[in-house]
Amino acid sequence: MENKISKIGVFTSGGDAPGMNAAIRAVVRACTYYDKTSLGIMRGYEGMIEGDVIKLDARSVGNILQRGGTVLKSARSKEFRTPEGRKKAYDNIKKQGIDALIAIGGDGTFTGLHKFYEEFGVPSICIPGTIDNDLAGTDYTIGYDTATNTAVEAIDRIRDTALSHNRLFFIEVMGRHSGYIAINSGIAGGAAAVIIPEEATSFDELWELLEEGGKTNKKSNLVVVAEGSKIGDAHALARQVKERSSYFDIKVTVLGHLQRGGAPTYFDRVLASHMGVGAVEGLLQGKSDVMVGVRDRKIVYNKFDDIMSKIHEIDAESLRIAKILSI
Ligand SMILES: Nc1ncnc2c1ncn2[C@@H]1O[C@H](COP(=O)(O)OP(=O)(O)O)[C@@H](O)[C@H]1O
Ligand SMILES: O=P(O)(O)OC[C@H]1O[C@](O)(COP(=O)(O)O)[C@@H](O)[C@@H]1O
Ligand SMILES: [Mg+2]
Repeated sequence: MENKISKIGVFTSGGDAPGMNAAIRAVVRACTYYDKTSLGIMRGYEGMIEGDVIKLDARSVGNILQRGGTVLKSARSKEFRTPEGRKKAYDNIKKQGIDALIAIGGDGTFTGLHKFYEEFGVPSICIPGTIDNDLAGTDYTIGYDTATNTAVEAIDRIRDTALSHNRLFFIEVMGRHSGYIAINSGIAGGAAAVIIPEEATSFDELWELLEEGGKTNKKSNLVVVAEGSKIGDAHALARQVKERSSYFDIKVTVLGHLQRGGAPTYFDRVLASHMGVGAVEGLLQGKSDVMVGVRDRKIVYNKFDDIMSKIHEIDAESLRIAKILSI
């Protein structure tokens, strides 16, 4: 693979996700394999603006494959949203001799990378790393599998106590605009109902489901609510149910950031490994302004506009299965 690129800068940005370290390792080792230099940019776009860059090589990414978080750290950078901030970042990239970028992050990170590419033409590829699984162009994003497994483990534990006290629990899982974690942890955790932003379940429908459960002698109920719910968060829904009837003994658990931490599952490690190598090979083949993805077990590259014009939809079959099994 011959190409003008010789120094690749890699960074992690936005919400950290388990498996980001495995992706960093894969990028760096693929660079070594193809005889390219790799540099790590610390704290995402913040480090790019401040010139916070470290040397990486095959050995320096040893023993990180199995660790949660990101050794390059992450940030949500306000300054990068401004043209002045991006110009500072470009000047630092030039100073470091970086001639291509690999960003590991979510939709926001890819949007920033696209702007940067349009303004300065630096060849760049995004690796989807976010627990939300909210990017089209890949079946799964890095971190989603681990986060969902963590949510399922938490739901199982809540089920034990819910059943012991005949209680109704509202369990809030992460997903800013996405119901992926909610729908699949709901199916795997046996939820009585799942509330996601993509589907217009009304409060009355939820109420009916809970009442039906009561009539058929359901002793406890678990309702999984995605953070981005359009009919209120877990606390608001619990309040509404309390206002309508004192029949239910209600508790609320917000799982929050514990879903972001922990060792990545085998699935996320393998996905990250494929995508990391795929990103380097994509750059060396001359691809740019694309996101690397894995669809039907094959590496694919999709342009920014193709990805961002689509929503990563939850398949109708998952919604149907969740409903049938919640009887
Ligand atoms: N429209 C934008 N223009 C420039 N930079 C952006 C834009 N949107 C996001 N970014 C940059 O990408 C970073 C990460 O995006 P964010 O939405 O926080 O997380 P994620 O990448 O996980 O979705 C932001 O903090 C910001 O620096
Ligand atoms: O950690 P923060 O900054 O509070 O952000 C929380 C958000 O980050 C996420 O965990 C991941 O979202 P991103 O991938 O867009 O960063 C969301 O599910 C959640 O809404
Ligand atoms: Mg995002």
